[in-house]
Formats: sequence, C-alpha cells, structure tokens
Amino acid sequence: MSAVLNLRDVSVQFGAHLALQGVNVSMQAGERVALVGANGSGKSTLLRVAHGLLKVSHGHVSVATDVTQAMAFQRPHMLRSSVLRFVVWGLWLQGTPWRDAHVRAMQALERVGLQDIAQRSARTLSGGQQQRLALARAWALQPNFVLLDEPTSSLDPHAKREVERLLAEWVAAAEVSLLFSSHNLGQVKRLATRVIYLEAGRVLADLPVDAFFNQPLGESHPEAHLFLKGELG
Ligand SMILES: Nc1ncnc2c1ncn2[C@@H]1O[C@H](COP(=O)(O)OP(=O)(O)OP(=O)(O)O)[C@@H](O)[C@H]1O
Repeated sequence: MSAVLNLRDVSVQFGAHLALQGVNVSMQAGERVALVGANGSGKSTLLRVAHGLLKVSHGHVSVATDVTQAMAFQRPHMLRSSVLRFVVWGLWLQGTPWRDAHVRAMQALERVGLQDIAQRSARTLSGGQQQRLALARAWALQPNFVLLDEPTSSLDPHAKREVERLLAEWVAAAEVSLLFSSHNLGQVKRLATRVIYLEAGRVLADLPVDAFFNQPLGESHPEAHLFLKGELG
C-alpha cells in the first residue's frame, strides 16, 4: 500500500491560536479515516490542509502524485447558478471540455437523485438537497481521494440516512480513500476503517475503528474515552 497523504509535525496558527499542533498523520490508499472531536478541535482545519486550501505554519504535507482529490464542504457555498451548472463548473475547472462536463454532471445528478431539478437555482435547494449536490459535484470529478467535512450535519434523520447510503455505495463501488469529519459516531462506525480523535489541535488517539469503539480507552486515551462516553451517553 502507498501513502496518499502524509502530514509530518504539522501546526496551523491563526493569530495567537494554534488550530493544529504537531500533527502526524499518514493515510494509505483505500483507508477510510474519520476525524472526531469536539467543536473547534481542528477537524476542518486538518481537512483544509489535506486539500491544499490552507498553508501550514510549521511542518510538511505531501499528497501522492497519482491522487485526484475532491472535497465537499460542511456548508457548501451555493453559487448563483443552476444545480447543473454547479456541478459542470467543478468539472470545467478541472479541465473537462464543456460538452463532456454536461454529460458527466447529469450522470452525477442522477446518482444522487437530483436530475429532475437540474435547472433549478442551487440556492433554492433544501439543506439535504444541497448536501447531495455537494456530493454530486465531488463525485463527478471521479476522485480517488475524497474529503468530506461533516457530510450529514444539520440534516433530518431521513436525509442523513439517504446521504450516508450514497456515501457507502460510493466507497464500496470505487477504490477511493476517504477522509471525513463527523459528530455522528454511528456513522463513523459504519463508514470508517480508522478513527483519529483530535483535541485542541492535537491527535490524541489514532486507532482502527474497532479498537476505538471496543477497547477500554480509559487508561490509554483518557480524553477520547470521556468524549466517547459523553457522545454516547
Ligand atoms: N480562518 C480562521 N481564523 C481564525 N481562527 C480559525 C480559523 N479557522 C479556524 N479557526 C479556529 O481554529 C480552531 C479549529 O477550528 P476547526 O474549524 O478546524 O474545528 P472543528 O473541529 O472542525 O470544529 P467543528 O466541529 O465546530 O466544525 C477553532 O478554535 C477555530 O475557531
């Protein structure tokens, strides 16, 4: 297996605040890694660093050269455009010719069940539809490394299940590596192969998913243990 992502001793500073501190993470191709931790623990920052959107203040980041990345954001920024255009635009930026981009965008919209509203303004979509649109946009790029920032946050239970089902289908059908943040520990159990627990910008636990949930973490990782108890209790 080869590393798709390697963060070595990475720190990110915003003013006086350290959002990430001495983070070491190496991800192999095909891994599905969940980032968990309280609000403000650094999950989104780590995702943005991995996607090259944020420069690190210290340390080193490398991404394998054969990797095609796509990221879907927690609150996707909807352009003043149609649903279809929103997806086409991502492909066009990637260098896909306009006509091919249209075909692939429609396929991606069908995949997430938005084909019937392809001409609607993206801004008029519900939260769940916007999350599905963000997935379609990422999907259309045919990435082999997908980064998702809380893919089902603020969705109702039905929409949550629906988006999660799409995600599970996607990662099962394609050889993709997945790095995602989530506050939904059930979802983490269902989708992840490995869990990284962050607190105040530091990695406090980095374990296979079974070990994270089943091992008594109390002695080895007291903070992660308390977090789990709080979230599950
Ligand atoms: N652009 C920025 N400028 C200043 N501070 C920032 C910026 N982005 C993030 N931070 C701070 O860095 C810390 C980590 O933020 P981050 O968004 O990575 O946390 P998170 O774990 O994703 O939180 P949440 O669960 O609420 O999404 C927070 O204290 C946040 O306020």
